[in-house]
Amino acid sequence: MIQIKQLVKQYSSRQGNVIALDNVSLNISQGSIYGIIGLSGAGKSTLVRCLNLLEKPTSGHIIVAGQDLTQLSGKELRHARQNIGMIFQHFYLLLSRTVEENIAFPLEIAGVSKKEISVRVKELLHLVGLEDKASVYPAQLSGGQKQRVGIARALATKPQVLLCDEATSALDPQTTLSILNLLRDINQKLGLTIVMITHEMKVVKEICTDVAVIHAAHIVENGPVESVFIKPQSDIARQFISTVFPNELPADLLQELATHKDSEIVRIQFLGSRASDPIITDLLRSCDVRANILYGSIDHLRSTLFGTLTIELLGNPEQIKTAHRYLESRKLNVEVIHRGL
Ligand SMILES: Nc1ncnc2c1ncn2[C@@H]1O[C@H](COP(=O)(O)OP(=O)(O)OP(=O)(O)O)[C@@H](O)[C@H]1O
Repeated sequence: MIQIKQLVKQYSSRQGNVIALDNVSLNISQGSIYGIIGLSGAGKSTLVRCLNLLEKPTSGHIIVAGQDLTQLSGKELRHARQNIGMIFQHFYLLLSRTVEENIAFPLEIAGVSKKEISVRVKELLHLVGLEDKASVYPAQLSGGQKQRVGIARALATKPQVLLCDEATSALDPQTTLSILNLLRDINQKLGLTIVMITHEMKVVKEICTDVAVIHAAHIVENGPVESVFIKPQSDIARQFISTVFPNELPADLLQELATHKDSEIVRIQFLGSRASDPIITDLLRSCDVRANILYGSIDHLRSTLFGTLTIELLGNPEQIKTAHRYLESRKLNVEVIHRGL
C-alpha cells in the first residue's frame, strides 16, 4: 500500500545541515498496522510528514496506492491526500466548531453535498462512539473524546491510509488502550492501513502487526512484530522491548551467578500456545541437568501470548549441550546470557 524508496530529508539551518532521514526504504502492506518507533530526534515526525508530503523530501519516492506522491502537481497532490487521513498528539480540532462540524470540515472542503455530509457524519459518530456528543464543542470533551473526533474527521473522506503521529502520547494509560482498541477495530472493519508513529513500545505491543525501528535518521530494523520481539537485531530495539517485557537480572545477582562453575544462564522466549507448555518439567525429565529459575514473565503481544523465562542450567558441558538441543527441538528461542563452564 505504501512504498518508501530511498527517502532522504535534509534540513538547512544557520547552524548547518541536518539529515533527518538518510536513505529510508520501507514497504507497508495493505491492511497492516505498521509501527514506526524511535527516540526523540530519531526522525519519526519528519518521516510521517513526508508520507503525505506535508514535508517535501530532499530525494526519494513515496508511493501510496500505486501513485508516486513526489511526482504530483499541487492539485493532484491535494486530491491524493484525501486517501491519507492523519491524527495528531494534540488533536488540532477547530475550537469554534462543534464535534459534528469538525468531522464535516474535510467533506465541506471536498465539495460534498450537505445531505451526504449529514449521513456520513452520523456514520462516523457511530463508528467512534460519540453519537451523544454531536453538538458539543471540543472544550467540553476529554482527551480521549477529542482523539475520537480526530479519528472521525480523519476518516471522513474514506481514506485507505491513516497516519497517527504520537496519537496516544497525550492520553492516560486507560484512555490510550481505548483509543488503540478503536484503531484496531477500524483496521479490521474497514481494512484500513494504519501507520503509528510512536516512542512507546506499549503501542506497538498492543496493536501493531509490523514495526520499524528508526534511529539517528536510519531504519535499523523492521519486520513482523513477533519476529522483532523474539529476535531483535539492534541494541535500540532490545531497549524498547525491555520497556514492555523487562528481563534484566539485577547486576549483583548476575555477578554472583558468574562465579558458578558448570552453569549457563539462558533466556528462553516463547510465543502463542507454547507459553502454556510445561517446558521446565519436560526439560528436566528429558535431560540430565538441574535448572534454577531466575526470572519469568508472560504477557500479550497483540492477541498472542509472549513469555520470557531466564534460567540457570547446571550440569557438565555435555549435559548442557543436550539441554540446548532439547529446547531447540521444542522450537523455542534460546539466548545464552552467561556461560560459566
Ligand atoms: N524544520 C527543521 N529544521 C531543522 N531541523 C529540523 C527540522 N525539523 C526537524 N529537524 C531535525 O531533524 C531531526 C529529526 O527530527 P524529528 O522531529 O523528525 O524527530 P522525532 O523522532 O519526531 O523526534 P520527537 O519525538 O522529539 O518529535 C532532529 O535532529 C531535528 O532537530
